[in-house]
Amino acid sequence: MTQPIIRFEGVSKAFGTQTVLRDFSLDVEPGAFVSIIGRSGCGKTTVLKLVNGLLSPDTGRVLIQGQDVARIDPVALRRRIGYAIQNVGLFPHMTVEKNIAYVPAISGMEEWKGKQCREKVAALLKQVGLDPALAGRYPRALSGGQRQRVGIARALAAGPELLLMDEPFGAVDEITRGQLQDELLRIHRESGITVLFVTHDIAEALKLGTRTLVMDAGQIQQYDAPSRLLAHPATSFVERLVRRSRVFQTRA
Ligand SMILES: Nc1ncnc2c1ncn2[C@@H]1O[C@H](COP(=O)(O)OP(=O)(O)OP(=O)(O)O)[C@@H](O)[C@H]1O
Repeated sequence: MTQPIIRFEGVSKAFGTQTVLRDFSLDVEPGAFVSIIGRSGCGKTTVLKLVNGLLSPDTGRVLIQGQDVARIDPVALRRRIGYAIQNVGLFPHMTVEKNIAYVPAISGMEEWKGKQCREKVAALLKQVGLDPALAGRYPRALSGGQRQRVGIARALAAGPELLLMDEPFGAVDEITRGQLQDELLRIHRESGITVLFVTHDIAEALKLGTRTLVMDAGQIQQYDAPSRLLAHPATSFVERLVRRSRVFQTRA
């Protein structure tokens, strides 16, 4: 494999007396779409937060393109990594435009000033399937699905290499969820960005991932193409998980 874009090297992480990750190692190849699934509390969000530096490992290292996350300047890290979470976390007192332009603005990106900023926001809104006319609205005047799309646009704004998504579609109805999934697949195909996507939904994990990471109790049960998960579950845990899925269409 070419140099992994993300590498976990023997990472352990505990909160107090609770060990969440134990000697966790993982390589993610550039351009992969990794769907991460496992029981509540198994450490999925912890994995994402170790990548974007919101948490630090107790032992081991997390590398992005060979660089230790602990040594990357936090502002640069924020530019390189988009983060989208359930319920979005948009700033309520800022318009859609200001929300989307937030990371580029705090990073002082020159091309995000004045008219150019408006053009960039309009292009991003179109990319996530929204009407650019929404740029002047406040989050409270958007539907849940629209807010979710704005959250994705914001995560993509600074042109990151990596997109971390933590159950981003958990709070929307089935139809909107299907549309958001399809748009995300298109964005992934067109941009070649690497995505780590946490979900509780095995059908979603199999539909979206080029690779699926199944975790249990802070350890990797299987890290494989979805079709291999279905055909060759590595553990009884994975077998039970995929047996529950009635969807047999996978991406890879
Ligand atoms: N800051 C923290 N302080 C103490 N415990 C924490 C902290 N963050 C996470 N934990 C604990 O670590 C464990 C793993 O949390 P994490 O959020 O990674 O799980 P998860 O797999 O994403 O769960 P869910 O699917 O419910 O979102 C949980 O038991 C959680 O309570």
